Amino acid sequence: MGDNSDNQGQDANKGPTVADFIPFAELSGFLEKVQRKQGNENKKTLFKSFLAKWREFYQELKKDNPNAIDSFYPAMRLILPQLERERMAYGIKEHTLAKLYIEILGLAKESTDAKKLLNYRAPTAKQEAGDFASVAYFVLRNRCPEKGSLTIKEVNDCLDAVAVNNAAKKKDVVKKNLMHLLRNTSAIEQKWLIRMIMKEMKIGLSQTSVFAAFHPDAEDFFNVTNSLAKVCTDLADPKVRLNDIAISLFSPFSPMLGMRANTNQVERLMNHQPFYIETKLDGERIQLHKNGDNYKYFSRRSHDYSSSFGESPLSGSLTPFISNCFKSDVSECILDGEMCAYNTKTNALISKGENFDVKSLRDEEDIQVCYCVFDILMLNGEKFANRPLHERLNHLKKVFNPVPGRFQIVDQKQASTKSEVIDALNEAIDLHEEGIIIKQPDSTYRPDKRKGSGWLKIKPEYIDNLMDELDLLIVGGYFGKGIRAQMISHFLLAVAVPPREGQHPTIFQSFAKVGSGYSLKELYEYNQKLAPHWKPYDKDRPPKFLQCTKEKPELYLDPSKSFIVQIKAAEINSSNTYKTGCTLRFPRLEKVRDDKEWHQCMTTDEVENLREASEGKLAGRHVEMNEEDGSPKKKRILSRANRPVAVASQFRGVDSSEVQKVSEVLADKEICVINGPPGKGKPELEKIVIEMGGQIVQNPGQETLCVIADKVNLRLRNIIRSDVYDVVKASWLLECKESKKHLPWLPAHMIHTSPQTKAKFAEDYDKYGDSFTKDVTPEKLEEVFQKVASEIDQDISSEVMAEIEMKYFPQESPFGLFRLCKVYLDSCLVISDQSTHIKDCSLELVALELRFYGATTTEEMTDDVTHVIVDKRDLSRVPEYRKIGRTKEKKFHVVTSEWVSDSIEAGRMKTERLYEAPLPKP
Ligand SMILES: Nc1ncnc2c1ncn2[C@@H]1O[C@H](COP(=O)(O)OP(=O)(O)OP(=O)(O)O)[C@@H](O)[C@H]1O
Ligand SMILES: [Mg+2]
Ligand SMILES: [Mg+2]
Repeated sequence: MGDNSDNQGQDANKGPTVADFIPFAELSGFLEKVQRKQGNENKKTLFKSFLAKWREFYQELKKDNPNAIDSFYPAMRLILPQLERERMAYGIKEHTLAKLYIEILGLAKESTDAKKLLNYRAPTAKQEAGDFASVAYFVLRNRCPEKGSLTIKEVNDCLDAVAVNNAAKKKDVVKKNLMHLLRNTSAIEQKWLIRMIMKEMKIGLSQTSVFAAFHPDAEDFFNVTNSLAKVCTDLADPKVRLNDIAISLFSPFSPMLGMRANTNQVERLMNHQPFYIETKLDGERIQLHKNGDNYKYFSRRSHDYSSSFGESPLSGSLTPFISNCFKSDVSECILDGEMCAYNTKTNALISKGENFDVKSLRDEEDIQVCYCVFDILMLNGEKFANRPLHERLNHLKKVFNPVPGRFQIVDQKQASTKSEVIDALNEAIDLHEEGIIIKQPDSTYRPDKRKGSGWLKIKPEYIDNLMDELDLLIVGGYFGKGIRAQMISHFLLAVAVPPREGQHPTIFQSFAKVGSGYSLKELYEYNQKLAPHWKPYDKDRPPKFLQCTKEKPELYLDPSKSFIVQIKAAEINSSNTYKTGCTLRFPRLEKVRDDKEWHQCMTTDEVENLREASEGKLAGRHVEMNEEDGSPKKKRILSRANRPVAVASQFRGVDSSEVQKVSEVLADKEICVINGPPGKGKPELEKIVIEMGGQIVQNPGQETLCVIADKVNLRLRNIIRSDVYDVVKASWLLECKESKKHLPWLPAHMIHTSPQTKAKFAEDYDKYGDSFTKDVTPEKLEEVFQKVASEIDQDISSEVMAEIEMKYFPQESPFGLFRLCKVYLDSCLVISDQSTHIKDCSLELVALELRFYGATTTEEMTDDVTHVIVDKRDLSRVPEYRKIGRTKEKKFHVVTSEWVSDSIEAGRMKTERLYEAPLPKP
């Protein structure tokens, strides 16, 4: 391999691989065929036969070399170069290659071929414009060796060298490596090499198809590991399925999880097929591994709790009570289920509530440990992870004889419609349960998988709350003011970018800032815990692990020194202030999750899920609530925004090739035109942009300067809501054209001002658009006054109050405790009829307290009521409230007045579920 000798040869201790022998020409030929073949299936077939040959070759190789290595990886990374993670960037653009070719081939700078290479973007009759690889092919055709001499391994080694030397900034060596590649390959090979380097293959065969042909679990596994190498080695045998690999006796696996969903999504996510509904039990996820008299229990995070629950029939809080329940023919098994607490007095499972730990429960008083099993992964050596759920459940029934209160099997209800789901969810609320789990009968067991796995978790949605608690990591801090001065009073919270399988996350994205939900005493504790670890945050040299956008902390700390907090919030909203692109509205810190480790915090994927599942809330807080099927208004907004747009030609962008550029006023500025004033429609405006040297896009992106519009339509409203782009009136563009200058935006030009531009304006104008430096005209003054007037019109809502409180008085004002609650008190014999008011009702006092601590009380059961408070001595109207609640998609809480007093005492809103009013005893 000539000048590349240091990359050559096999490692002494490794055997030969197939890639050592297969010429790169072979791979190129295959790619050429795939590109030419029409139809995805045909392309796939070609790939399969290439793969089959590779595997055959390996079998042959192994005969002579028992330690030959079987991996398709060297080829896979060249077929799917866009998924390359091991090799660093090449740092090579088309232009670099063009110059290199000109040099190697000794082309005159002015020759047609040299020009072709340098101006590869210009369209010609023969080939696709802008495709450097095919331009290069035509130039090289008659100038290269007929046949290349490199193997796949040699090409990979050489590319490695390019990447390494590029990173080391050794330009000369990079050039030498490239020369070596170019001199020893044919024109066709170079075409493919270029595409590999540019990481764009253009063969019309998707990664999904390649993965599917390679191994049924390849794509999933890649999504978990992000490693083509691992996919190729671990899944080398297409017959060995991933799920079974992960599960074996006495070694814990990450259990399968449910994806968050709402009732509207169920039918679609279950492919309109029947499904099972199970109760979401409120205990702790535990897997049991049994071999004869040896028992092991592992938590969701693979911690070993065998010593608590019992390693043998003679020890622990559970094993002694269940070991004799197994059927006689069962020697080995792995079960999956929820470890719960059971009250022997009431004969019911109890909710783990706020602070409860089954793991340390000893058989005492009326409470005992009860294992509720809902899955089986192995029985007497036979693994079931790849069997459908209904089959697993059949096996489960043959494993043990259930004992109520100790060792139970979770029941399934069969269902197929949304309304059955709603009924089940309402029932769960009545029983004070956390929610329900929906399972697809055909689903296989996917360890550690949430999305698209076939299990859904649905929790009731309450008007004032997001449907779930979020476990977020504290990554930054802010100094306090007032009585919280000297302390870190606010925290920056982050989520993890999902790490490779088996590894801890290393990158975190900022997601929200929290400043309330804790008492001064608790804050003091957090401060003590974190004090030794804070480091000042330097904006110019931010820590690598933490990705921020606008919001930056004053202090930060290493994730491993931090802890997870459980956050409850009202909404999740789009926002470019945080790296996740969204953030929480009204976040409250509920508790520190001592039971979770720093690396077990929520991930960006889960944020995405949550966003999807709670989409409805983005359309506005007080949406109509009729809702068997979601209000029609809301639906339309959402579906339009999400629909891939297939638009009539007049709405598409103008064809830029037909417009002559006349100036450079908007040189290289990217602009998105939505609509224009009458007489100057979208095409005309787009033409103007191009004439002035700008570029048009149909959807605003990162590089977009601004969005131009005249009328606010649905689409524009969505853009405005994202609060990322400046939306500028078309008049600005016309003024620019007129004056032949790139004019600055004035407040009067703006339909919507991005936070960035707002900040800029703030330096020059007051918030009504009056300039600090320029003289005002009569028209301008009128405009300014109109803005002032429209602001005064508005009442301050409790929501705005809450926002102000959260921002400025997070702790100093406990009087905002119930600020977002709209409360109806059960003080009338007939609901909402004040003429039937109960005299001297005990709830009068409660109402005063509620208002004192910020709540709004109402005399009528309106749709926006968040809480109904009842006296536990009079539960007679509870069934009626429940009935009202059942019809609503977003629920209200029906709680006893203890919720109010306990919350005030704790200085935070307590979890309502534990105070939910029971139905009256018949
Ligand atoms: N019938 C059931 N089938 C599957 N999982 C269930 C079932 N009932 C309860 N679960 C529990 O639900 C969990 C998944 O829900 P989720 O991701 O919301 O976790 P969680 O219970 O809120 O966890 P944590 O208590 O740690 O916050 C599972 O890990 C399991 O413990
Ligand atoms: Mg739980
Ligand atoms: Mg949880």
